[in-house]
Amino acid sequence: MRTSWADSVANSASETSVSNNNSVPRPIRSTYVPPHLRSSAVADAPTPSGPPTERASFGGNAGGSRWGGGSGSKPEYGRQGKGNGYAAVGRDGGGSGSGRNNRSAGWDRREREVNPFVNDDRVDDVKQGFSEQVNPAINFDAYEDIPVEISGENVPPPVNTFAEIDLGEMMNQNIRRCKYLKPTPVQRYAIPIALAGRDLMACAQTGSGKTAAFCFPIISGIMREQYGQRARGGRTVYPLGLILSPTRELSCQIHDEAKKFSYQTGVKVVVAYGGAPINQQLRELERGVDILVATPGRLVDLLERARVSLQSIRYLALDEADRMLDMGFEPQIRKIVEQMDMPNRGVRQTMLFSATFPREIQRLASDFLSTYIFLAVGRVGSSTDLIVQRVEFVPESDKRSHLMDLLQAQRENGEHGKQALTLVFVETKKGADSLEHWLCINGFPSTTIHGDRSQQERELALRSFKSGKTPILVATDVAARGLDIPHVAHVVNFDLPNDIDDYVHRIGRTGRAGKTGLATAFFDESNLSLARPLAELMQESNQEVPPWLTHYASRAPYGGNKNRRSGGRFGGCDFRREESFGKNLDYYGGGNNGTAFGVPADYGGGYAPGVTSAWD
Ligand SMILES: Nc1ncnc2c1ncn2[C@@H]1O[C@H](COP(=O)(O)OP(=O)(O)OP(=O)(O)O)[C@@H](O)[C@H]1O
Repeated sequence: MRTSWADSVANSASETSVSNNNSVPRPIRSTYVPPHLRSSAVADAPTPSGPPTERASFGGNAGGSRWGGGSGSKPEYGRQGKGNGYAAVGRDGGGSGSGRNNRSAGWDRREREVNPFVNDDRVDDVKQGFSEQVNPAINFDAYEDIPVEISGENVPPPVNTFAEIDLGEMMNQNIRRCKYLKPTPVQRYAIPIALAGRDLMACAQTGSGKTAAFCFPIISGIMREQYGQRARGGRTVYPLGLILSPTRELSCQIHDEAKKFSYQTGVKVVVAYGGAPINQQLRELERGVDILVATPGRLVDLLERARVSLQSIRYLALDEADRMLDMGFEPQIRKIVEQMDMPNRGVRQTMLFSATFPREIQRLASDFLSTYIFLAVGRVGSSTDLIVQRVEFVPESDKRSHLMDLLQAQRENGEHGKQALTLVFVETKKGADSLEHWLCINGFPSTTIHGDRSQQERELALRSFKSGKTPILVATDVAARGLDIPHVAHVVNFDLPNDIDDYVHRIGRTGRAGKTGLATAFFDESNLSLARPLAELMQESNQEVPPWLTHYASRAPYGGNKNRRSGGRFGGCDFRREESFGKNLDYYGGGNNGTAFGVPADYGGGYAPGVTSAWD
């Protein structure tokens, strides 16, 4: 049985002191408490107890060495340097401790580290009078029956609790601070896979906790592994982990989350994104970086200025990976991953995450992966059942008055006549400004976010929306992916997107972390090509499909990205399986080659190859 890291430390501490009796005297690491941890952090820690653990079953390097300094030692995160007597976990190989990228800075950093939980948006939410408690526990019942499909070789088994995952006491404390009681289904499967050092392509529904699923293993890996000499030179920095995301706001959000998960671990997370002053970001990078969260454009800029080198990268994660490999971003991603100094696939560990993963994109993505595991929690490209979806036929000329009716009704039904947070998606930046203006003059406080606004304006708009000051946010697709805004009750697709996957991401801004949400779409003649995929998606998510939509769907040519969904059914989804069968499925086709299997999310037992897919 696996137990937590805290347990193993307690036991290994006594083992260490015993073994030291017979050997060259060494400092008893487990008794050392760094000065800044002598008060609260350590005092808060639960008393370690229980038997020593064997963590090697899915942990990359076996045994305690990953924690820096041999089996049974207390993790010496980020410590190194001359004369301190501790094993060097730092990547600078025992240098003086003053340089950048220097894990010794980790200890100092922790003294200065701002507590990310103090400025948590969710605390502000409570101040703003939103009724729910801080980060309410996820509704796990909503995920109990979710189908899970995994393909690949030697898949590590899933876990049921965070304690089984053994992320280290510091991270465990942070998980508790986040109020995560147990892992979500994607976390249960993905974290053990990633901790085993495996490459991963993971698909799980919007709002199901993918961020933690890739952040935890990266942070934990950096804490555990003994990276040798990390390159250094001039003003260039050499991060160990790189997380790429398609938008500035999403990068900031991932950065905020990662800072919480890595709080007091000595692992330093820095964000770099366009539209913000680069000098400030350079200064932050110079203070040291272990994990860099970035948008591709700004990262290319930093690489070209030789201010960042990727040659030490051990972990690469692409969030919204299908978007990142779509036409818009693919050249930049290829440049970053293939044409700069990043270690090759197989040398680095690569993880790709999204809620949608079209087959064509999977094929492209496989260029970046080495003998990877494919994981699908829920059906690939499907929306969560937690979102009630409504489609209404609204001609262009009636859209504004129809929206106003909806908002008015919502306000009347809201608590104390309060407007629930509503995200309205439109097609164009101009359209966004014009609708926002119209809403404001009609008594609906609104703001807008789109690519023509300055970064400062975008950030202000988001804050104003989150706080409820302007409870309506009119947005283009820039807000469609990844943004985790608590309390968004309603998503309105004022203009529907052309691609059904974009629709899935847009409506996924509500109904997150087990909570329910509402999504309304205005459909008109110009959306005919979306009729079929939309009707299928709704049906598949147990939504009521209006007869007129079924009618349009039966007449319409297949659209909404025909490369993705023309096969006409949801099903198994690893493109390798389809190809090994020689099937020409343009959709998320089924198939089972004996290495893939599907299981319900609460499945906790052993794995057997050849178990039939949950979809077949
Ligand atoms: N184990 C957990 N317990 C409780 N809440 C969790 C847990 N894991 C994540 N969450 C919360 O769930 C919410 C959604 O998580 P996250 O933003 O990572 O979703 P996602 O799957 O990346 O969504 P998207 O596909 O839209 O990017 C966040 O508020 C996060 O804090």
